[in-house]
Amino acid sequence: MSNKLLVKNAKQVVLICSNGEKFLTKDGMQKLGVIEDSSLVIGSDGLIKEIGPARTIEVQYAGALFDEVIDATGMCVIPGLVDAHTHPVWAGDRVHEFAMKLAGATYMDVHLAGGGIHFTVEHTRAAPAPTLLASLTERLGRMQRAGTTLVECKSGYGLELQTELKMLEVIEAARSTLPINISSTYCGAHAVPKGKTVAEATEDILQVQLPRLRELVSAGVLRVDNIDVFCEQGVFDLASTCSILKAGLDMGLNINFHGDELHPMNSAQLGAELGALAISHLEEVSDEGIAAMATAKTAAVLLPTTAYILRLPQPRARDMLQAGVIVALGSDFNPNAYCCSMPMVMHLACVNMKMSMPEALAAATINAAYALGRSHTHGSLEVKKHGDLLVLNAPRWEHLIYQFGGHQELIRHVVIKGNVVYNNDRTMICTIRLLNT
Ligand SMILES: N=CN[C@@H](CCC(=O)O)C(=O)O
Ligand SMILES: [Zn+2]
Repeated sequence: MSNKLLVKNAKQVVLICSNGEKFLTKDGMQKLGVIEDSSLVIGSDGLIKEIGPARTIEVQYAGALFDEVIDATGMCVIPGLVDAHTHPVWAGDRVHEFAMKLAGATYMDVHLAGGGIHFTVEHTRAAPAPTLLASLTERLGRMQRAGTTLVECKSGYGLELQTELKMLEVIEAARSTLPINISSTYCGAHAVPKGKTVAEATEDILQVQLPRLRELVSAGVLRVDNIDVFCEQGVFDLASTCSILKAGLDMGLNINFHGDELHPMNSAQLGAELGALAISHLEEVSDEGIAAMATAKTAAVLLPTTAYILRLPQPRARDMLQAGVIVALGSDFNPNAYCCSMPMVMHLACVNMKMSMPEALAAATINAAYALGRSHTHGSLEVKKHGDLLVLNAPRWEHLIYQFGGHQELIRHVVIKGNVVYNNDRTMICTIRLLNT
């Protein structure tokens, strides 16, 4: 039987790890597995079949059939990037609020004045599902061209049953039709809807939204992987966050929520206690929170675009890394932080959060996959894992982080389960142009 893909003669293949590690911490993030002058085979099932020295694979697979062959001479191969936190389903941009924030308004000034999430909720409630799917498709395409092959997608701009379900259905439609891996998150507790108290909003989630979600998931109509709450002063307090997360856990969802972003809330301690898989943001996390997350193996999904755009204190990445927390990265794509590029996120993590380039890549691959409960299948290049990878037109993989905003030129191919889903072969484009002139 024919194999799907041979990527041959790569200058570097970045494995990330090679012993089935589910995450990396501390020194493990500094020294990534990299092999030189190597090739990689993806079998007909879309899984990695072989990785090794180019010459050995050439001999071993002499005469074998491949649907496609990529000559990666002089180039690098890395795992597909994993974006562990996005809000990609919405209508109505907020470019006007960007101007307000540049003029000095804070995130909460805008939110409490009825803008921010509330503005997006109004537009998303009014938008038909096909319109939302069309914009989601365009956004996921952008992410994929920037190297993302697995992405977490949240609901959370409905804040009532009907629109939350509409968003989750749109995510489900994308998941079953588009060539990108999706982890789906119910985030009905993203804000307290206008006209409701926190207690009323919590009651609606517990008594109306989650029971219906449970029915649809049990009937196999919807797939939902994670439950999220925005645990913040003026949004959901610790007690309501706790009850919503527990209800989600009871339904079999992974806990993965927004915590300690603008104020210290003890979200990290709560997440650790509940066995959360991940907590995002953590700009205001305490020392105790960091220690609790390290012990509980709760991943910290750090979002460098948020602190950058809102001019917040940076998350304490170095303290978390030193304490042995599983640090992951996400783009936080949303109408407040319009960034689809994990290479730019890694660059910001290095410059602003003082992470090293190997730490940033581990955080955007194996550790981000761990935060989504997918690190047994994604996040590293190892035999039997999914054949999701990027071919970079650069002699060393670090160029993807170093060349800020240069990913459009550097990413030559994006491969998902052995299928080339994006091909940016400029030599080919030039040849075609020449032929047409
Ligand atoms: N902080 C809460 N949620 C988003 C922002 C969503 C929005 O402003 O629309 C975040 O992760 O940054
Ligand atoms: Zn978010």
